[in-house]
Amino acid sequence: MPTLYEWLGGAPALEKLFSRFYEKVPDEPLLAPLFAHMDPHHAQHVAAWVGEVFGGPKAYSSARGGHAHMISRHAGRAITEEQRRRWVNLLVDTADEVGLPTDPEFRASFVGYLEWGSRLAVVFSAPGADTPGPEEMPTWDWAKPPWQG
Ligand code: HEM
Repeated sequence: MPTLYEWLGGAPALEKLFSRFYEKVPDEPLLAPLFAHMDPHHAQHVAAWVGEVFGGPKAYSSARGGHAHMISRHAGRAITEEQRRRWVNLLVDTADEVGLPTDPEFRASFVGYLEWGSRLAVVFSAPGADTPGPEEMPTWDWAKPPWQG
């Protein structure tokens, strides 16, 4: 069974997805203020995170410090539901634009992860929220196995 990482095209496909996504963010009034000072390599960092979660190489935990670091980058940002929804919608639009696989099984798993992760980002970014201590990197797998004729 291929991993989600392999199925979507590996690191090049994820880097293309997130580079394009963060190119568009400054034009989104709801999102632009949150990302006004983002690290110039932010797109690559998020691509490495998602790749590792989807079964790819441990690129995020070896280079960026893993789960605790990712949580700390959201802490205190008070992400609203409207911002979360815009982030997810824009990323799904960008997935179509850059040609990520459109098969039902892949998209169900992909969007399931975006919903889960983005809702956690809202929880952990709330003012005064308790942030968890160091934890294993999460992993994400097929909601339904890919159909292969
Ligand atoms: C599945 C959902 C999400 C994933 C996988 C994700 C992933 C990440 C990662 C890995 C980082 C840290 C990058 C680094 O190592 O420096 C990060 C930072 C950040 N994320 Fe998220 N994120 C998600 C949802 C969201 C949402 C919904 C928002 C807001 C609408 C958001 C806003 C931010 C911001 C503002 C930063 C800091 C950017 C900077 O200034 O460098 N994230 N995210």
